[in-house]
Amino acid sequence: MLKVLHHHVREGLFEGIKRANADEQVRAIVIIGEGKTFPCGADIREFHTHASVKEPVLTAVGHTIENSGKPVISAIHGTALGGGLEIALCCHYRIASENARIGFPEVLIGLLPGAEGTVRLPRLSGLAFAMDMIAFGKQVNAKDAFRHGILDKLCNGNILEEAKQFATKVIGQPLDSRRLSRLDVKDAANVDLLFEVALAQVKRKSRGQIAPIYCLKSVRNSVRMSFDKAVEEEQRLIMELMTGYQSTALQYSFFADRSAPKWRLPCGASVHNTKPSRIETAGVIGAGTMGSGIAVCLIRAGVPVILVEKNKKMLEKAMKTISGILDGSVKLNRMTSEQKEQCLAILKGTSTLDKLSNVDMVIEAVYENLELKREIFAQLDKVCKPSTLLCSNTSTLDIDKIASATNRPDKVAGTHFFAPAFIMKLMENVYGTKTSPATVATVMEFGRRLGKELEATKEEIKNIRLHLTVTFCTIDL
Ligand SMILES: CC(C)(COP(=O)(O)OP(=O)(O)OC[C@H]1O[C@@H](n2cnc3c(N)ncnc32)[C@H](O)[C@@H]1OP(=O)(O)O)[C@@H](O)C(=O)NCCC(=O)NCCSC(=O)CC(=O)CCCCCCCCCCCCC(=O)O
Ligand SMILES: NC(=O)C1=CN([C@@H]2O[C@H](COP(=O)(O)OP(=O)(O)OC[C@H]3O[C@@H](n4cnc5c(N)ncnc54)[C@H](O)[C@@H]3O)[C@@H](O)[C@H]2O)C=CC1
Repeated sequence: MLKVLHHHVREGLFEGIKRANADEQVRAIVIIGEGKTFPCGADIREFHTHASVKEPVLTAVGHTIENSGKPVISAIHGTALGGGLEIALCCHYRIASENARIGFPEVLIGLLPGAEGTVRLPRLSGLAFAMDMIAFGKQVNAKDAFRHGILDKLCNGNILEEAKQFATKVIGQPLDSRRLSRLDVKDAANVDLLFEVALAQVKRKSRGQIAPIYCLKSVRNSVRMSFDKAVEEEQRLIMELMTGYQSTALQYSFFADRSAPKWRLPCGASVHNTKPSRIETAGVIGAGTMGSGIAVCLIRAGVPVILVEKNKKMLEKAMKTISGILDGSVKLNRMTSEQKEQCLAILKGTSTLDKLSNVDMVIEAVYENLELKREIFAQLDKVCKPSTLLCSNTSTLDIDKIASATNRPDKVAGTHFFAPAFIMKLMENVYGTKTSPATVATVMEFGRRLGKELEATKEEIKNIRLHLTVTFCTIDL
């Protein structure tokens, strides 16, 4: 089972260290995760609940560990991430299995390692490595961590036995030099240069995101300020991030990303018992903001698209826009010029729906008008082959009302992309009362193929969902 630092785990650790310190028989303390891994961080589900701030908080646990008069050794196997690694950094020694991994993935959920991680790691690994790990959320393997001084020993046998042996060797050794809060930061003289280089990288790779910049600032503070002051500032920065829309959206996305592949409908159909059909070709109707963006997503994934737009000028404009978006990708080295040409070669523009007779799926993105959409779906029902899935990008309209304009409501679903569709990762797939499990399976699989983070939503709760997902629209990735 995955181990996270719920309140009761923090409490257990805190009480355990206190008990061990009070017990005369105990001469050294080993912290090890039961089962497959060391903790992989704070419990993200606990954030914004009382449990996240209930004592002992993670920093209090860390202080008890670091201030222990007996050597505390963390024995890491599996992954030590986030708050798990912060606990390890409070220990006097760290040993790890050769195949263990460590990291600070907080930035990926819009946060920073806010239990003193940004202030402790640079004291051990040096600034450059710490900036890289913290601002990019990179995980490193045990060998790399050992090379950078984060680990004291690599183990290839039974980690607990090796930890006990290690402990016997360090009993009685002075602990002050092992307490990171008492040490200086390595390569501190280069702080400004390292900060500027890392900041330029962050701005390029994580455009528009606040957390990576805060991560760097907090690591820089570890040099510019005393330990205590830097920690205080770290707290201020994490609270700002924690209450901001970016971290809310990224945390939502973290769970959506994991739950979507496990989708299950109330009727019992699920990803495990429903086979998706393969979408080889698609039609997109409406070449406005969304239709153009959706077409880009599809052709980038190698799906040939017929783009239907009734207004010829709009169609011409959309073709230029699409080409420009792909040029942008070439400039950013995300695709080659040849790949761009391949994408454009599988995009055809037209003004009439009858060209869609043979496509496997249609995504409609015309104005948000129920009558217009119903009219289009009724026509599509006549024009398209019986197996074609008919999907709408509607933000607010009832899928059932759109589906009832056709004789195939089982093959109608909402495929709700977010603007700009070629950047935003979220895709909300909405199923109506009559949408078949096979249709849900196919649109979910299709979204996965486009590289989207998916959400399968029932029509009735779509509007509530929208309230939750609206934050995604404002992230500039
Ligand atoms: C660990 C992984 C690498 C494992 O990967 P894998 O094996 O592929 O499994 P998954 O499918 O990813 O996960 C399995 C299962 O576990 C769930 N899960 C994973 N990690 C977490 C987690 N950290 N918390 C909760 N749940 C988790 C996952 O969702 C799956 O379950 P399912 O969804 O039911 O299927 C991989 O999972 C991974 O990389 N995990 C992320 C690890 C991570 O991000 N760790 C960092 C967490 S943040 C952290 O540690 C914080 C800190 O550094 C310190 C913060 C200080 C605290 C500040 C106090 C907060 C105060 C809040 C006040 C708010 C103010 C107000 O508004 O009131
Ligand atoms: N703009 C946004 O941020 C988002 C919009 N949506 C939804 O996506 C849909 C499209 O929105 P936008 O792209 O913003 O609209 P838009 O106004 O930019 O584009 C709509 C296009 O549809 C074309 N069109 C209208 N009737 C047509 C027909 N019968 N046949 C072919 N083309 C036709 C119009 O000429 C226009 O080019 C709407 O349902 C909207 O609610 C969903 C998510 C975000």
